[in-house]
This record gives sequence, structure tokens and C-alpha cells, in this order.
Amino acid sequence: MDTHSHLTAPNRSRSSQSPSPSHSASASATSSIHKRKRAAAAAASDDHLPPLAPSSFSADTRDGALTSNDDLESISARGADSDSDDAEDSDAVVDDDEDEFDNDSSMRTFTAARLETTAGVSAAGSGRNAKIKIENTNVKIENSDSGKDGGHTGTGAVGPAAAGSSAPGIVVKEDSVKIFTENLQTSGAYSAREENLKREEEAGRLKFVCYSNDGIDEHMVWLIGLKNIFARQLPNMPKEYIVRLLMDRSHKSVMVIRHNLVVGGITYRPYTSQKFGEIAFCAITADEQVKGYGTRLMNHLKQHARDVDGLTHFLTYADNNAVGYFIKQGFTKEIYLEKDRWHGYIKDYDGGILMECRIDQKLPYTDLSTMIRRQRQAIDEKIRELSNCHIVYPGIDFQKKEAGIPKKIIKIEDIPGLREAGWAPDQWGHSRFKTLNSSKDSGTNQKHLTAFMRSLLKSMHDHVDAWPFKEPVDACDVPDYYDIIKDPMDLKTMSKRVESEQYYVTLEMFIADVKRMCANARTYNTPDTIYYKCATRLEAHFQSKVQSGIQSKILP
Ligand SMILES: CC(=O)SCCNC(=O)CCNC(=O)[C@H](O)C(C)(C)COP(=O)(O)OP(=O)(O)OC[C@H]1O[C@@H](n2cnc3c(N)ncnc32)[C@H](O)[C@@H]1OP(=O)(O)O
Repeated sequence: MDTHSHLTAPNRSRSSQSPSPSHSASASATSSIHKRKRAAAAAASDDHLPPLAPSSFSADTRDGALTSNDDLESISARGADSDSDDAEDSDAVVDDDEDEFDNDSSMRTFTAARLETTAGVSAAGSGRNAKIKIENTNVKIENSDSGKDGGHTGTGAVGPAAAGSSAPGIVVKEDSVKIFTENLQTSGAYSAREENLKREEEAGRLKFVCYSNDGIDEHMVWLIGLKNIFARQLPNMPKEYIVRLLMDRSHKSVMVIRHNLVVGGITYRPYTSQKFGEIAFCAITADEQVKGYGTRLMNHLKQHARDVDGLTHFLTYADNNAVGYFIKQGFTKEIYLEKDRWHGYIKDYDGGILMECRIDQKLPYTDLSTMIRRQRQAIDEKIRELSNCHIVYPGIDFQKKEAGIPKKIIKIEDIPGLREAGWAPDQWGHSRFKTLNSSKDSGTNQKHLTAFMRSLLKSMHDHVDAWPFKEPVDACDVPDYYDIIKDPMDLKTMSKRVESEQYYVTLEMFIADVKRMCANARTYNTPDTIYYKCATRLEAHFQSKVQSGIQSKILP
């Protein structure tokens, strides 16, 4: 069996687990930091960790001293038992600590205090080690080679430049043909967000870095910033636990840094021998969520984990309310990774869903937008080869005179592009009227159609319920009518259209106008009004006339 070195935390949950009841500072990493800030020179008792907490964490964790939640609990309990006064004090200290770390000055204070006490590092580490209970659990352990895993050495900027290969296996031809045209949509929302953030990175306003607890001031400040974000965004996760994993040197954190401040990050543990990584925490600060940072962060993480850690998969226990985000990042609830590669390695969470993501070995994760753009280009090029649908013709000059009747009749064959698209003059379209009478010439058809529509119009005009529909609605009488009814119709307008013999080229067009006229009345007026009732009765009358006309073959 491998030697113990990785952290285990049985049955913890971001969403359902209450914070540890004991914030006893002697057990709490954060509080120990704070205490040091308050009294850097104070003598380090057994229950008071000496200064320079981050390094002392690393000393603890590097050798596997902090290995489980049980440790955390035992430390907490021990702190409470052994020094209850101190525990009370510590509760306040933890809260205070949270507040302080949320602003720059507290970070500066922390950093300054840490620098002042550098000499205490090894003592702190060893002193704490001496007190921490080491538990042997029966989980599989990966050899902790922090150098190999990128453990205590910060791995620095992530992304193409850092990884040295932005797109393994993908050859990007910068000089590929310029085949974009104005009417081709160049990117969807995903690509647009990725491209924007990539531009920000190139302009130096945004960066993605990967560090673990390496003792370098700037990195430590960022890690503490990330810890604050996790503490806020994962409120049910014990803060001590967040600190412990974040500062554990076998964990790495990929962080989004903007204007030198942490915007969010992902803390993960690479199990390089098993070629998978476990995402422990993932969060973006509240006011920057849903802007694409989470996606870009995940893409940087995947690229880094593949190119630097040699991983092929990620596993995580996703909070229920974050499952949607993980699905969009390519995670599935089905676990395809062979169980013996991960079982016993990762920490269990209550209330979370185990999800997996396979890391593609070729995808240019930090430059997906370029890949998608080139794929679009290739598809567009192929479409152009096979069709001419990309050619845009000038529009039809469709100037109208009164009642929407066109000024001049446009012959179908004159519509630009129609013939080029494969249309032939014998394809007359879908009108039932035309189809039924395909044996007759179009002039005869139009005469019959006009006569039928005239008779229908007269029948409606003479109907007792036709009076509200004989003229267009007068806006002086009904001021808001045209605010509500955007497509008005009336019998007089229809009559003009019929008499033009140009407008209604099919019976369906005529029927559509009658239906619209009646529907407008029912939209504007309530069912109890005379107008509403007239519309319903007139429409029923019209329908019966059309039906009997068709049945008695009034229609030619
Ligand atoms: C392992 C764990 O740590 S589980 C806990 C995860 N963390 C949290 O729940 C903390 C609170 N939430 C957050 O910090 C962030 O919302 C994150 C990390 C979940 C997502 O980061 P964001 O920057 O908001 O993601 P981003 O803007 O890239 O969104 C990507 C897509 O996921 C969607 N999305 C983001 N958050 C969620 C969510 N909680 N549920 C469902 N969909 C989501 C976005 O709408 C977007 O969809 P689109 O591409 O169709 O437009």
C-alpha cells in the first residue's frame, strides 16, 4: 500500500454540512493567522500556533500531518477542551479575520506580519506537527511528489504561453484563406465571451495563474483572496477546511487575476500517478459571475492539468446548484473512469453529485474560440462549394399604393435569384385555388376568384352584424385603437383589394384578411361587447358561405 499523504475528508458537503461547531482558534488555521497578526511576538504555546501560518500549513500538510476532517475535528475538539477561553476568543477572531481579509489593508497587514516572522517558520511547522494527530485511514494514497505534482513549487501563469503548447495536435494555419463575408455569423455567445476574455489576457488586464502554497508573498496574498471568495461562495463549507486544502501543498489553485486582485479560482488536487485530478473548490466572486470567467477558468485548468500534470480526467463532487455549470463545462454524472483509478483517492461529500470530465488530449482549451471560428470557416467554405445560398440578391421593389395593393405586378420569374435557385415557371406554389384549377389559364382563374370574393364580400356587407366593419376604425373616435391593433382590416379595404384584381392572387389571402378583421375586433373588445359578438357571428356567416361556395362549385 502506498504511503499516506493525501487529504481525506469523509462525508463533507459544501451545501449541507454545517460549519464546524468549533471555531476554536487553536485548531483553526485562519484564526492562527489572525493571532499572529495580533501578537506576532507572542510565545507559541501548544495551542497557539506560532507566526507565519501559510508556511506552517505547508509544513503540516507536506508531510501528511493534516490528513482528514477527523484531524480537523480532533484539533478543534482538542482546542476547545484544552483552552476554552481561547476557544471563545477564537470564535471572535475567526469572524474578525474574515472581515479583515476582505480588504486590501488586511492582506497587507497579514503579509507584513508574515514577513516579520519569517524566522519562526520552521519552528512553527515542527511545533505544530508535534501536536497534530496523524490518522491512518484505509484509503489509497498517491505518492506525494510535490515537485512532480507541481506541489510546493508555484506553477505560475497558465495557458498557452506557460504550458508551451496551446493546441497539441492542432495545426493552426494563420494564413488560411480569408473566407469570411459580412453575412456570416462569426461567433456564438460562447465564443464571443471566450474571445473577449482572451483579448483581456493578451492586453495584460487579466491573467490566469496556478499556484500552491509556495511562500511567495504575492501568491500567498492571492491564495488568501481566493480563500475569502470560497468562504463567501461556499458558505456551508467550514472555513478551516477551505484554508487547509487551499494551503496544502499537494493542492493547486488556478486563479483568475484582474488588476492584481483575485476574481475566482479552482482548487484541485492532481493525482498524477492515477492521471486524474479532484476539484475541491470552484467559485467566482459574486459580482463577476455569469460573465464567462468560470468557463475560461475551467478551460485554463484543463489545459494546465493536461499539459503540466499529465491528467486525463477530472472528478468533483458538484454542489446541486452548480451541476448546470459543470455540465456546461463537459462534466457528466456518469463516471466512465475505471473505478480502481479513483476509488479511495477522493474525498466524499454529502449533498454533492460526483461528476466526471474527460480532458481531451488535443483540444486547444485556451483557444477554443479560434478553433470554433476555423471550423465555421471550413463548413461555410464547403456550403459555398455545394450551393449558392450565400449569394444575396437585391430586394424586390415592392412599393404599395392604397390598401396595400402593389404599384406594379411583379412576375414571379422576375424575382431576383429565384431562377438561379432552381425555380421553374411551372412551379406555381401551394394555393389550393390554383391547384384545383391547374387545367385553366391564370387569367380565367383570377376572374373566377375575383367573382367569388365579390360575392362573399357582398354577403358579408349585407349581413346584419357587418356595420362595425364597413369602414376602417377612425382613430379620432377610438384614440388607442392603432396602439393595440397593429394590423387593421375592414370590408372597404378588402373591397379595394378585390377590385384591384392584383392583390388577392389566392383565396387563402382573402380568407386571411376576413379572419384578421374579426380577430382584431375580439382582441380590442371584451367578449361582452356588441363588437366582439358581431365579429364572431359575421365570421361564422362568412365561413358557411365559403363552405357552401366550395361545395356547390361556385369556385371554378
Ligand atoms: C466543486 C464545487 O466547488 S461545487 C460549487 C461551485 N461553486 C458555487 O456554486 C459557488 C457560486 N457560484 C460560482 O462561483 C459561479 O457561478 C460558478 C463557478 C459556478 C460559475 O462561474 P461563472 O463565472 O458564473 O460561469 P460562466 O459565466 O462561465 O457561465 C458558464 C455557463 O454556466 C452557467 N452557469 C453558471 N453558474 C451556474 C449554476 N450555478 N447553475 C447552472 N448554470 C450555471 C452560465 O449561465 C453559463 O451558461 P451559458 O454558457 O449557457 O451562458
